[in-house]
Amino acid sequence: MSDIVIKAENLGKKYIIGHQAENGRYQALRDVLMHNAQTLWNKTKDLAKGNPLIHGDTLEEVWALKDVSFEIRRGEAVGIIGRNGAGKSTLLKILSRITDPSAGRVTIDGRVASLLEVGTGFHPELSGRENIYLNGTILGMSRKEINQKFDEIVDFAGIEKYLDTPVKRYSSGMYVRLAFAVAAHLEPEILVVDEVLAVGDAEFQKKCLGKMGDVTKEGRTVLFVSHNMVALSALCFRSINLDSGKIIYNGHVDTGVLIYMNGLSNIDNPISYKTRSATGTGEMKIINSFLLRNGKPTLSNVACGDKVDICIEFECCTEKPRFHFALDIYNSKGNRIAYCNSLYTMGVSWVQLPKIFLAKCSFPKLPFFPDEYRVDISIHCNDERADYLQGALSLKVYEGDFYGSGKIPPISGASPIMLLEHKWTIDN
Ligand SMILES: Nc1ncnc2c1ncn2[C@@H]1O[C@H](COP(=O)(O)OP(=O)(O)OP(=O)(O)O)[C@@H](O)[C@H]1O
Repeated sequence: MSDIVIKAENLGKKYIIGHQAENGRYQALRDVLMHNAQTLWNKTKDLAKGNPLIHGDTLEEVWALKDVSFEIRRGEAVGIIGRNGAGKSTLLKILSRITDPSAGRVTIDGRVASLLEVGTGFHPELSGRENIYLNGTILGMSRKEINQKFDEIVDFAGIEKYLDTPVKRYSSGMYVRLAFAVAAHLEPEILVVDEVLAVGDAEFQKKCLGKMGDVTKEGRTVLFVSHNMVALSALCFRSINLDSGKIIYNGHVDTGVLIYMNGLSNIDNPISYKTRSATGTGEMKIINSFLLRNGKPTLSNVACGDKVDICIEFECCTEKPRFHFALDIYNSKGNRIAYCNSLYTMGVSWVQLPKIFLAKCSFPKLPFFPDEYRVDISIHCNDERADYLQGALSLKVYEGDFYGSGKIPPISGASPIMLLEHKWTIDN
């Protein structure tokens, strides 16, 4: 499977819930079947006694995941983002083989260690020491290999004094510390972590993030579910955003976080990036672009003086790229009014890249007069144009208080194009 370690194809997970779920909590299939057997027995009794049958107990299908497909490469740290009930835990449970998918399939190349809920993988009656060996053995490690890691695990978890105490006597904090230490140190090829960091204190959370970072540097893969966007963007390069069981975004983590924070269903753009092919050598490809107005996504509306970021997601399809970007901005009369080329701004080309990355061209105070503008994006790689997208974005610029003076320059017949930062003084 080359460097692809996880491949999910049209994954689906269906749960069946009874309509009369007690206390509003989920019912597993087993609960539903038991409940139904009971209901059937009661109904048979009613029938024997000549009582009328009461209908109304119905079963409902809930698709926790639907048509989920993605690939994850070796050494990638991927964040799974989504609101409560989006399907994140269900996805991790399938990847950790705790539950089977109802549809589709997943191919995994490597040993998975997962930390999904406090307690997963630990035997309550066994001591901390015994659980370390048990988990190591489950991960396919020899006793010698576990011995080599043992002190590091105990040290990381900070549980020396309680090593021989059954883990059922541990506080939840101790439990999580040990569980994380075991999962991260026993050299799994794929580490799956679900929100566990919420339980530890700030210092331990920092330690965990550092350790997960090390795990990816060693070429191993990390999948991380969290509602903590700061932690997610610090650790992960890519995010997969889920909403109602479906993937709504799969790309650079910064974009994924924006989509999540702004409750968007996606960052809309009329261009279908998925189906377009590169206009150039294709060594790099533009895969998405969007606008931020004062830090929030916008389709095209901005005002003079706003902080505007033009964000472009690229995919790198070559080894050792040397690259730079350029934006061309045209007004509604077709005049090319700005050319923003990173080679001139930075003085050098960029050279190092992950597979997917986000480039941002920031205008701290947009100096354009009200009009409609077209933005063309190009990327040059190893001295040749790799991709070019005409009309990637449009900017609809409205009047704004560019100078912060409370007065807005009027638009007249012969409007200027640009607003210049300048000063007026009087010498007496
Ligand atoms: N055992 C179950 N039986 C029935 N429905 C379930 C079960 N587990 C999950 N679901 C349903 O599947 C959907 C996805 O749940 P899941 O726990 O995967 O979401 P999540 O994104 O992890 O949420 P959270 O952030 O709250 O942990 C929810 O609508 C939930 O109602």
